[in-house]
Amino acid sequence: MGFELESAGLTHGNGFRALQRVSLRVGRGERVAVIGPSGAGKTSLIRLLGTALRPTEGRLDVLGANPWRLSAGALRRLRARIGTIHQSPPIPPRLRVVTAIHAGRLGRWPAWKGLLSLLYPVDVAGAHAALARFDLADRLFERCDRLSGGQLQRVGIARVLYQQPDLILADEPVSALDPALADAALGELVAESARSGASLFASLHAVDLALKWFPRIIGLRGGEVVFDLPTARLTDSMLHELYAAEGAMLPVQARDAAAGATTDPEADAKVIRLDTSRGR
Ligand SMILES: Nc1ncnc2c1ncn2[C@@H]1O[C@H](COP(=O)(O)OP(=O)(O)OP(=O)(O)O)[C@@H](O)[C@H]1O
Repeated sequence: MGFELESAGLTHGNGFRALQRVSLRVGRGERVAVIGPSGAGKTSLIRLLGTALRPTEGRLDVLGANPWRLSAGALRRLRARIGTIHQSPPIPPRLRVVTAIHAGRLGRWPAWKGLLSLLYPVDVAGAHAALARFDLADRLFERCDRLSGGQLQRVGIARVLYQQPDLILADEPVSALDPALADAALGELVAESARSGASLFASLHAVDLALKWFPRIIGLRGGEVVFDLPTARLTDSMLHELYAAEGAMLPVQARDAAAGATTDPEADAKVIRLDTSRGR
């Protein structure tokens, strides 16, 4: 099992109810995208699944365990099996890329190896291979603060793939990438999930990327699940309804790439249906 939520809710410290009555089950190796307008609760949901936040209502199981009933040591071991890709990777700026990649395995390595990796690159070949998947192998010994936002985001993805987690959580993982790189990076994430059997749960701003790469899509709005469907059963009107508060246009990556963007929702619907079958 990847994770299971039963009637889960999350109320933030200021009393704001970011998630309510969320029931979801994602199996081992399953690939699911969550989409929804700004403020829908996508990041809150991913933080809940990553055990950064604790549900204030309902039940959460991650990789077969209720994280909040585990001992401190067991919770640490569970977290080492979850790889979270953040929209802005929390990487100290002066760190070298190779060390940032190695940090992905800190939770799995014995303490001595983790400490050694901070002083001396212990697995250059492994870090090189992870970066090569994102065309960044030549940046291995670069300092992270010398990378562009898009390069840093790809380092964040490479770090999680290097970690080899059982559950990959990705919060807007390609938001800083241009359309071609975003597509390639999602392809790598999907390929890794297929290769390793890790479950992949990603929030995506671009609806067309979600449709292209994921066989199951969850629509979230106002902290509630509006739909949870196989991609093939999603209709354009469901998508437009989900984003109704943001206007007639669906957020799509393809629009940026397509010459002559359109303001016609029907034409946009055609754009997002383009080439959505690969990778699923
Ligand atoms: N720490 C917090 N304290 C209080 N409210 C919060 C906190 N974090 C998020 N929220 C609120 O919870 C709601 C959901 O936020 P969240 O970041 O989960 O949405 P999102 O769907 O990821 O949005 P976006 O697509 O804009 O990133 C928002 O209204 C937000 O203001």
